[in-house]
Formats: sequence, structure tokens, C-alpha cells
Amino acid sequence: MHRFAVLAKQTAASPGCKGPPCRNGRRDVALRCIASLVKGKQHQQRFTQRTCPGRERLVRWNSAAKASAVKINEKTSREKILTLESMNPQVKAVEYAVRGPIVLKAGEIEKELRKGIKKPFTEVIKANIGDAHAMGQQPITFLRQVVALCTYPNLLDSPSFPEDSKKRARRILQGCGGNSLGSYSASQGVNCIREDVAAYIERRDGGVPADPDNIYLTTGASDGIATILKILVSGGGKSRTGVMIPIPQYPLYSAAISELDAIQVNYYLDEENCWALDVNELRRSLNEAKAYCNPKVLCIINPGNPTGQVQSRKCIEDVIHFAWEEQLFLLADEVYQDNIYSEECQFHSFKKVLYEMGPEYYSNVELASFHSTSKGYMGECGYRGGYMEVINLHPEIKGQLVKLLSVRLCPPVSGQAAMDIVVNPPVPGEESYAQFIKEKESVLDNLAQKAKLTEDMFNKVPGIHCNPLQGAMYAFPRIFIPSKAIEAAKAHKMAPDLFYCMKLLEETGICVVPGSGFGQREGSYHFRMTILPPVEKLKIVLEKVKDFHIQFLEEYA
Ligand SMILES: Cc1ncc(COP(=O)(O)O)c(C=O)c1O
Repeated sequence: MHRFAVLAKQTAASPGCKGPPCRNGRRDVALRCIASLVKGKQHQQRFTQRTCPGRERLVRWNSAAKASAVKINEKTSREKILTLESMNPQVKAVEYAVRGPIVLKAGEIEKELRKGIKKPFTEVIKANIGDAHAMGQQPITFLRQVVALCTYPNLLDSPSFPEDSKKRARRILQGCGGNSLGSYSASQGVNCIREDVAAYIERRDGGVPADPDNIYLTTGASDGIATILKILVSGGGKSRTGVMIPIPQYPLYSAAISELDAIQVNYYLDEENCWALDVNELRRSLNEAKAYCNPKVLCIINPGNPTGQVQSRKCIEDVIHFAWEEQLFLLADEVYQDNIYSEECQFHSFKKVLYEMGPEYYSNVELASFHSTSKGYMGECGYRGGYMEVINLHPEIKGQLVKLLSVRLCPPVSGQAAMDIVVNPPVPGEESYAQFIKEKESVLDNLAQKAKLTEDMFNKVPGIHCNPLQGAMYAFPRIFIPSKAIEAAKAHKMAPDLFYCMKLLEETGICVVPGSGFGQREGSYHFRMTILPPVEKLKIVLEKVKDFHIQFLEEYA
């Protein structure tokens, strides 16, 4: 019988009992007694019903045991090994605004709303992150059918699934060890999926060859980007690797650079010119950086996050030429390659432009480009699927890359299967084609409509200016913050745009990310908002932002 139960019985049976032995201060006994307090409560109830004379003593004993355990904890607890002072300073330096303080606050407000605490709004609208499904977007049926079949192959006998989805699923399963998504794949990814990725790239790039051996399936694009950066960073002092990133940037880059203790080298996008990338600015940034580090990586995000611009072919050529001239390793983040809304813009992959620039370029420039299941029309962020294509990599570095990837075994195989459907969707003549195209176009048309709506509505608000949203999923409007508000922000020890976004959240329930989380020119202020909410909700959000902004300007005039 449990020690406490025995003691409790004794106490109940004998009113003269001196109580449990933990009174003598023995730590082990007291700790065991504390562990049994829950059981003790059951006994207490029984004693109460029986009006047991030992009850009082038992209650006293319970509180004595609790008190002695607290003292023991005080005496025995040692200093933590892992503290803010002793932790990895590179990890401490990491910041990721997209899920930063504003999002924590949004979580707190949601909890308060659930508890029934009254607010000037009834729900928090999380327009802070590019998560389409979280905003109600429905999955692409064919993708989910294939993943479902791969996950539960018994469904392959079901008449509810179209034959083309079954064909895809069988092929993926055959590529998986043991015909199961539940087994590890090769570290570089399932072979047949890498073949499908290579075939997709060739189609996309008008026949420019792609070698499956250069394809690495990844845990979302984030994992590919972080892995390549890890291999690239070396040296100390002035030889430390400098990584050139756009400002504003997607904070995965600054976070990975901090974590690797590399040097962040900023180049600014030209807001006055629709966030275009100007090679003169790249040159300025590179030349300045050479004084304090060894800049050897140039990151490009196209279409841009948070800025939504789509680079022209000419601009891409200039960038490639610059990278070739300055011997920079190019990282082309192309996760929004399907998200182009402006009719004047077209997606050009860095790989294609590189090939078209001729052998001097395509045999020399080292390029890693990234794609993902998370964005586009599918928005399957949760599957953590992605790939990178790396070209002109030194053969020995290829070996090092595979070694590094193999330490983490493999990316999620379900994510690899999802990636396969992104690169190998139904084609004309297949049973699922019509539905697939309808769903895909519906999502993309809807996003295009919302991109235009957002730009137009923001530009009607005095003190807000929004560049055209040519691509991706975000607006990054510039906001005028009056000097009185800047002072108020200082008094709250907040960046002015964080102060603005906090107030927006607290007064309207709309959660957006301050521009300072992405970087912006000194003295300019922005926020990033996704255009993913359904149209009617987006209209409400934009109206609320408008009203808030006008009131904010009045308050701090
Ligand atoms: C520009 C950019 N690159 C990479 C990522 C990471 O995507 P994934 O979910 O594939 O890791 C994102 C996500 O928002 C992004 O916007």
C-alpha cells in the first residue's frame, strides 16, 4: 500500500498518532509524501465523511509537508546550467519578427477574448504570416488525394479516388523504402521525386536542362537556405563571410546569419522605384562591406517578401553579371514563383536567365535556388516540403552537402510527396486536370484581385503609401508616423512602427508585422500585412486600418 495511504489509515485509526515521519525533517520522506498529496486528498474526503478525529492532524500534516518541500527545494535547487548568460549568444541574437512580440500579444488577446474579456473587436485577425490555409484557403484536391493515398495505401482500392491520383501515389510509394511514407528516404530526397522536380524545372525554363543529381528535397525552403548558408560561412575577423541580403528582407535571412555568426551585409531596395534592385546599390554595399568582412554570398528574393516586387529580366541579368564579376555565390529565393499578379510582370528564374547569358556564366556562377510547397496556389506550409537546385557546386562540396543533410536523415517524406504534386500536377487529358486547373486559377485570380484591392485601398488613406503588389502575398505600405507618436513610442521603449502595430492590434484586433522586423531605411516606417484573408474579410481589415490610421494621425497631430 502507498506510504501515505498507510499513514493516513494509521492517523484515522489512532487519534493519538504522532503523525507521519516527515515531521522529523527527512527530505526523502517529505518528498515522497508530497508526491502522494493527491492520494491524500482522497483520504481526507473519506475522513471528513466519517468525521474522523485524525482529520485535523492530517490537514496540518499536509501543509507541513508542503512547507518543508518548499524549503527543501530552496536548499537543493542549484543554479541552472543553461541561462540567458550562458546560452549560445548567436541563438540569443536571433530575431524573427514574423512570429515576434506582436504575435505573442495577439495570442494573449485571443486568450482574453476566449475568457469573455470585452474588447472593441470580437476576433484577432492574424494578417502577420503568409499561411494561406490558416486564412481559410482550401487545399488543392489532387494534392491531398495523392498524399492521402500515399499515407494510407489501402485507399488505392477505393473507387472514390481518380485513377491519375492513384498512379501518382503508386509511383511515389514505389520510390519510398518499403512502399511506405513512414520510412526514411535518401537524405537528398526520394529519387523519383527529384526526377520530377528536374523535369518541372526544365519545363518551367523552356528546356534548360536540370539534373536530378543537383536537386535536394528540403524541409520547406527555410531548411535549404539555412543549410546552404551553413556550408558557406567561414573565417574569422575581417575574413568572416559576409552575406548580402535585401533590405527589407524576409527575416529568415538575418536570423540564419545571426545564428551562424556571419556578417549581414545590407543592400537597400529602391522604394521610390517599386522596390527595384539597383546594381549600383549592390556595388556600394559590397565595396563598403569589403572593409570589414569577406562578402561571398548574394541573396535575392524574387518575387519579394515583404516588398512584393517582381524583378525584370534585365535586372536579373545585371545581378548575375555582378555576381560573376565579383565572384559571389548566388542564392535565389523563388518560393513565390507562382504568385505573380501584375500583367506587366513575368517570373524569370535565375537559372534560366543564367543559361541564356551564355557558357561563361552558366559554367561558372554558383547558384542555389529554392522553391516550396508553402506558397504559390497550394499554400501547404504545414507539409514542410521544398527543394533546392544547386548548380556549379564543387564536387567535393556536393559530398559535404549530402553529409550535412544525412546527419538529419531526411526531410519529411509526406512533404516530399506534396512537393511532387506541385511539380507534377495533372496534365491535359488526365481525369483530374479540369478540377485542378479550376482550383489553381481560382486561388491565383483571387489573390490577384486582393493584391489590387489592397494597393488601391491603402493608397486612398492619407499618410499611407503602398507600392504595387506585383507578386508574393503581402503589402508593405509606408506609413507616416507623426513626431508626437515617435516620442510616445520612445517613452514605451518601442520602435515607432512597433508602437503603431501594437496600437493597431489592441484597438482593432488586426495583427500585422512592423517594418523594423524586416529592415527599412532609417526614418521610414512600414508594416507588412498578408493579403490572404478572404475578400470580404480583407475589405473589413483594410477599412479598419484606414479608420485606425486616420485616428492615429489625429491623436498624435
Ligand atoms: C521569401 C521566403 N523564403 C522562404 C520562406 C520559407 O518557406 P518554407 O515554408 O518553405 O520554409 C518564406 C516563408 O514565408 C519566404 O517568404
